[in-house]
Amino acid sequence: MAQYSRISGSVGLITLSNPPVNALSAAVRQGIVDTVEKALGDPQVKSVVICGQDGIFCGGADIKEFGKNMSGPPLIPMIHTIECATKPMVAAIEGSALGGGLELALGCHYRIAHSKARLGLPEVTLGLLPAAGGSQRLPRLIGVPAALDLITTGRHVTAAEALQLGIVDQVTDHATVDAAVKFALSVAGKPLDTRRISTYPCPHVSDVDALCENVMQKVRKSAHGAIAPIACVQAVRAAATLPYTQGMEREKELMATLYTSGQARALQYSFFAQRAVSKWRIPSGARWDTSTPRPLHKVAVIGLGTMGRGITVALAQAGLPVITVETHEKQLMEAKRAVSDMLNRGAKRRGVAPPLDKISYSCNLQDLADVDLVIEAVFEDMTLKKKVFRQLSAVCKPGTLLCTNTSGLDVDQLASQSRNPELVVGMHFFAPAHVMKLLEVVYGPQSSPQAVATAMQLGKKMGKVSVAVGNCRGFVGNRMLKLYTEQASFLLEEGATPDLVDQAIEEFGFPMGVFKVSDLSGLDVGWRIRKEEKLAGLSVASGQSTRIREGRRYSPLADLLCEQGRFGQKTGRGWYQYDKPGGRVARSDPWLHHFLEEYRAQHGLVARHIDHQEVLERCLYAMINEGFRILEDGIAAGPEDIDVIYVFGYGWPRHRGGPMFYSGMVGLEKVLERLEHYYQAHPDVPHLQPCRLLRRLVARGSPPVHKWREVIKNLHSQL
Ligand SMILES: CCCCCCCCCCCCC[C@H](O)CC(=O)SCCNC(=O)CCNC(=O)[C@H](O)C(C)(C)COP(=O)(O)OP(=O)(O)OC[C@H]1O[C@@H](n2cnc3c(N)ncnc32)[C@H](O)[C@@H]1OP(=O)(O)O
Ligand SMILES: NC(=O)c1ccc[n+]([C@@H]2O[C@H](COP(=O)([O-])OP(=O)(O)OC[C@H]3O[C@@H](n4cnc5c(N)ncnc54)[C@H](O)[C@@H]3O)[C@@H](O)[C@H]2O)c1
Repeated sequence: MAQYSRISGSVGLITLSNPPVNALSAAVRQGIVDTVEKALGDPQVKSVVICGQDGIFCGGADIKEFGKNMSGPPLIPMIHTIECATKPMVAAIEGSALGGGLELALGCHYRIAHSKARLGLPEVTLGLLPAAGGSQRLPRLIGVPAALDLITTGRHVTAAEALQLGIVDQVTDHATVDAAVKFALSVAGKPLDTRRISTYPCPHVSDVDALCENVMQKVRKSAHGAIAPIACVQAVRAAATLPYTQGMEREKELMATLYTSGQARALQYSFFAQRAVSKWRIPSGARWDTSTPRPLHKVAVIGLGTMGRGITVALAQAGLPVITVETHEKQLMEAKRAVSDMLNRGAKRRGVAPPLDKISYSCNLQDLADVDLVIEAVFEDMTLKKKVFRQLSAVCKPGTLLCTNTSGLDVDQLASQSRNPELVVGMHFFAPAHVMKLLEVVYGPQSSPQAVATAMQLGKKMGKVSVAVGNCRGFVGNRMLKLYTEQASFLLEEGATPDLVDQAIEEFGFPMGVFKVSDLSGLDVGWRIRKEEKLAGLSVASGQSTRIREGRRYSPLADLLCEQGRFGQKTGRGWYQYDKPGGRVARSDPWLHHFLEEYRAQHGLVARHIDHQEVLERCLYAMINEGFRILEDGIAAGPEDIDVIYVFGYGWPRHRGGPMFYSGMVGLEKVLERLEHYYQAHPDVPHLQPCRLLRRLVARGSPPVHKWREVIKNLHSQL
C-alpha cells in the first residue's frame, strides 16, 4: 500500500503505508509501482515526493517475506524506474530509512531528511547485503571507504552524519514532507542527468585492492565466521571496479548465496526473537500488554563493587536519579571515583555531558526511605542478602520494588524476607553491567505483574535486552553454562588441553573460548561458590572421591588451580599464562600441560585423542540438553528466550541463532543420537542423558523451532 495525492498544484505525493515501519511488502511494492506510474503519467505533476506514514520513511524489505515464495513486483526494477523518471523524485525521510528503504531513497534524485532521522544499510545484521542496488549506489555516492564502513557494519547514521557524508541533500528541523514539497517545487523542470547515482563513476581510491583487502582482513577477524560481512566487502569492491550493470550482477550473485544460507535464517530468527522476548508472559497469567509498570522517580543501588558500579552508571546514563549505598566511607569514596571515571569516559565517547549529578552516595540505608526501586548488589552470600532485604523492607516506603542482582541464589528465599514478597524480583545484570546488553528478570510465584513489568521496562530504559525467566539455581544462563564448563573440564581430564578446547569453541564463533573466559572472570569466583556448596575445599565430605560429588562425576581441576593461587588474568596464571598479573594475552602454559599429565597419571586416566567435533558436541549439546530441561520446567517461556540470553549475555555467535535454534539446524535427531552416545560412554554424567522434551520433539518429527511451544504446552498439560 501506497497512497497517492497531488499537492501544491504540481507535486505528486506518494505515501508508503504499512504500519508499523512501512516495510516494503509485496503490497507496498505494488503500491509504489502503481502510484509512480500515476504520477509520471499525470501531466499536471512536475515533481514527486515519496514519504512514509506515521513519521517513519521505511524500515526496508519485509523480513517476514524472506524464505517464502516472493510475489509482487521486485525491488530492483521498481527503484530503477524511479531513478530513470524524467520528473524529479524526492525522498522525504522521517524516522528511519533502512535497508531497502534507503535503497529506495538512493533511487530518488534528491533526499531531504528530518534532523532526528536515522539512515543505514543494516542488511549485514540479517545475514544479507543491500541487494536492491544499495551496494552499488552507496559507494558511487559517498566513496568506497565510507560505504565499506556503513555496509559491513550495518550501523545507522544520524541525519547530520548523512548530510556530511553526502547521503542526503538537506536536513530540516521542521515538517519533512513540507520541506520536501518545497524543495520538489524548486527543482521541477531542472535536468536530472547528474542526479542518477547509478550513472556516477565510483570516486577514485588510490589502491582499491589494498583498501578492500585491508577491510576484508578486519572484517574476517571480527566476523567470527559470519559470511555476510565478507560478501558485503566483495559487493562494494565490485562497485569500485566494475561498471554499474556488472556490479549489479555481482550483487545479485552474492545475495543469492547469502539469502539461502543458514546464517541468514539464524540472524533473521534472532531479529524476531529479540522482539518476541519483550512480549513476555509468565505462568501466573501476567503478560506484557496487560501489566502496567510503576513510574520510577528515584532508584537505589546497594553494594558498589564490580556490578553495583556498572549498574549505577547504566542507571545514570538512562537519566534516572540514583542513590548508592556502601558499607564504609572508604569503599564509598573509592567507588565514587570509579563510577565518575566510567561516566566521564562514556560521556567523552558519546560527546555528551557526564550525568554525575544524577548520583548521590551514602553509607546509610536509612537514606533509601523515598526510593521507588532498589537493586541489591552485595556479595553473593545468602545470609548477607537476607539481612539486607529485611533492612530494606523496614526502611523503604510501601510499594518500593526490591530487586536482587544475585547470579543464581534463590530469589524466592529473598522475597520471603520482605513484608511484600510480591514486590521482589531478580534483576540479573552481566559484567560489565553498563556494557553488556542482557538482563534476566527473575520472577517468583509471588511476583506481581507490576513488579515484573517495572523491571522489564527499567531494563529497556537502560538499553538492555530484558528476558523474563523463572527462578531456579543459575536461572537460565548460568544454569546452562555450568554444563558447558563442566564438559570442558572433563575433556581436559580425558586428554584435551585448554588450547584445543578454546580453539574449537572460537572456531565455532564464540569471541573467547571457555578457558580464556574463565581466566578473564577469575577462577576464584566459582571456587568460592563451590566451597559454599561444599563441593570444594575443606568441607568436602571425608571419604568422598576427588572426582565424584553427590554420586556424579566431578572435575576438581579448577579447584586445584585455585589452591595453587592460579586465579587467571588477575594473578598472571590460570588455564594459561600471562606476562604479568592483569596481563591480557593468553599464552599456552607448559606448566599446565605437565600438571594435566600428572593429574591423569595420579587418577589412572589415559589421555586419548580428542578432536574439535567432540569438543563441540560435548560442550554444546550438554548445554542444549539443559536448555530443553529449562523449557520442560517452564523456567524459560520459549526457545527464543534462551537464545536471546545466549546471544546477548554469553557471546553465542549471533549468526548461529542461539543454542536452541542451533540444535534445530544441526537436526534434533542428531543431537539426541550424540547425547545418547555420550551418556552411554559417561553414565556418571546424568546431564548427558537426553531429556524428555528433546525425545518428544524428535518423536513428533523434529518440528521447526517456532512450533516447539505447542509441544511444550502439551507436555505441561500432561504433567
Ligand atoms: C536463490 C534465491 C535468490 C534470492 C534473491 C532474493 C532477492 C530478494 C530481494 C531482496 C532485495 C534486498 C532488499 C534489501 O536490501 C533488504 C532489506 O531491506 S532487509 C531489511 C533491512 N531493514 C532492517 O534491518 C530494519 C529492521 N528494523 C529495525 O531496525 C527497527 O524495527 C526500526 C525500523 C528501527 C524500528 O524500531 P522500533 O521502533 O524499535 O520498532 P521494532 O524494532 O520493535 O519493530 C516494530 C515491529 O516492526 C517489525 N519490523 C521492523 N522492521 C521490519 C522489517 N523490515 N520487516 C518486517 N517487520 C519489521 C518488528 O518485527 C516489530 O514487529 P513485532 O516483531 O514486534 O511483531
Ligand atoms: N561479578 C560478576 O561478574 C557478576 C555478574 C552478575 C551478577 N553478579 C552478582 O552481583 C552481586 C555483586 O557481585 P560483585 O561482583 O559486584 O561483588 P563485589 O565483591 O565486587 O562487590 C560487592 C560490594 O558489596 C558491598 N557490600 C557488602 N555488604 C554490603 C552492605 N551490607 N551494604 C552495602 N554494601 C555492601 C561490598 O563492600 C562490595 O563493594 C553478587 O550477588 C554477584 O553474584 C556478579
